[in-house]
Amino acid sequence: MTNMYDVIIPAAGMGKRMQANQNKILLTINHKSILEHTVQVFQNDDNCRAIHLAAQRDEISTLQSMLTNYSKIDVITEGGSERQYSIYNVLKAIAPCEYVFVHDAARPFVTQDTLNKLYESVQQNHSVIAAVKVKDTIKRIENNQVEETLKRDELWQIQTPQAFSYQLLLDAYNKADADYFLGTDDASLVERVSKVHIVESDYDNIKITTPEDMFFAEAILKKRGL
Ligand SMILES: Nc1ccn([C@@H]2O[C@H](COP(=O)(O)OP(=O)(O)OP(=O)(O)O)[C@@H](O)[C@H]2O)c(=O)n1
Ligand SMILES: C[C@](O)(CO)[C@H](O)COP(=O)(O)O
Repeated sequence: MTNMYDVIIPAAGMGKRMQANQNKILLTINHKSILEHTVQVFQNDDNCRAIHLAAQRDEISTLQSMLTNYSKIDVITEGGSERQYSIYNVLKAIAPCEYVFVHDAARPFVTQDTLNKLYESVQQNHSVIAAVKVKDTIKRIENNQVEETLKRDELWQIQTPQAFSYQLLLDAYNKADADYFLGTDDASLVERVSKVHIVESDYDNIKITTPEDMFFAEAILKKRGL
C-alpha cells in the first residue's frame, strides 16, 4: 500500500431540488457535465490513486461511457436511497487503501490547494474535513420564533472533501450501520468514534443544489477564465 488516497464520489442522487427532470450531476456547464468537472480535479491530483463512484443502477452504463477518458476511474457501484448508503456501498466494494477522501459529485469547484491541505492533514490527524467560516448570523428557531443567536465565531459551514484513514472511516460506517445512525455528512459518523479536524477551504466550493446555483457555477468558471 502506498500512502496515496482513493476518492469516493457519491453521484447516485436524484437532484430533486434542481428540478431538472434528470440527475443534476449530468447537467452541463461549459460543455462538460458537472460530474466530469468533479472527476477531472481528482484525475489531475498526483496524490489521488483511484476514483470510485456510486451511481444509480440505471445510470451506471451512462457514467461508464461518459468517463472512459479518465484513467483513474475504478469501481462504479450501485448507490442507495441516502447519500450515506451510497458511500457505504462503495466503501464495502473497494480494496483497502491508506486514505479515503469522500467528495460530492455535485461540488465541481474544489481546488488543488484544498486537496493539498487535506492530504497533508489526514496523514497526521486521520480525519479532516473542508470548511469555511459562516458569514451570516445564525439563529436557532422553534415555532417561527428565535430561541437563541448562536456564536458566529464558533460556526463553520462544512463542505466536502472529507478525508479519513480508510480503516477509521470503515469502522465509523459499520458502527453507524449497526446503530441505525443516519448523518448528513461522513464526519458526523466519524465524530462518534474519533476527533475530526478541519482545514479552511474557499467559498467557490459550492454544492450545486438548486437552479440558481447553475448561474453561480457559470460565474465561477468565468472568474477562473474557463
Ligand atoms: N442517495 C444518494 C443521494 C445523494 N447522493 C450524492 O450525494 C451528493 C450530495 O447530495 P445532494 O446535493 O443532496 O444531491 P441529491 O440528493 O441528488 O439532491 P436532492 O436532495 O435535491 O435530490 C450528490 O453528489 C449526490 O449525487 C448519492 O450518491 N446517493
Ligand atoms: C456532505 C455535505 O455536502 C456537507 O455539506 C452535505 O451535508 C450534503 O447534504 P445533502 O443533504 O446531501 O445536500
